Amino acid sequence: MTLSIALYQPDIAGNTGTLLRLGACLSIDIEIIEPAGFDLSGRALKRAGMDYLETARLVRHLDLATFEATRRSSGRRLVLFTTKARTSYLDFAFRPDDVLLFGRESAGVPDHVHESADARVTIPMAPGARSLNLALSAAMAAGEALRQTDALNPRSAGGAW
Ligand SMILES: C[S@@+](CC[C@H](N)C(=O)[O-])C[C@H]1O[C@@H](n2cnc3c(N)ncnc32)[C@H](O)[C@@H]1O
Repeated sequence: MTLSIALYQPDIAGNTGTLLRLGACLSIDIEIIEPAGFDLSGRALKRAGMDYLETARLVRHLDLATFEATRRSSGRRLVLFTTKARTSYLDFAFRPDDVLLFGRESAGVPDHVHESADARVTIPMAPGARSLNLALSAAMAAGEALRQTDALNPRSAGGAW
């Protein structure tokens, strides 16, 4: 099983499309916890994801309960990326099958989701900065998790391709 990026009720099609392309290129599943704030078969998503959408590894979950049931049954950890955590993602030891969860662009995740995660980590920012763009934060997170688990190395045993 490989790394997953999970998006909690994403609002902006362009961000999700960008991440579907990332997932297709780096062998990462993109899990969407619905409802999304846009049409998942719409033009904006296709514009951002381009032809990569054909090979994207999209997993759709009807709601949070369905997502959580699937994740728990597979024994994978839920690692929440949030501006409200103290632990830097650089100090966290990722596993190859972790599920990295990101909040919606407008409001992050609700408190109960924050509390139910196995771990909460942050990408340190300059003082006064509010947050990074969703797709960019997920790309930074995936880069670090793949680097730590040697999954970006085509010659390694843990390599994703
Ligand atoms: C645009 S931000 C959400 C901002 C929202 N107003 C809030 O208060 O959470 C969308 C998502 O990107 C991720 N994110 C953005 N900046 C981050 C950071 N510095 N560290 C960790 N996650 C970050 C989080 O998952 C966040 O929920």
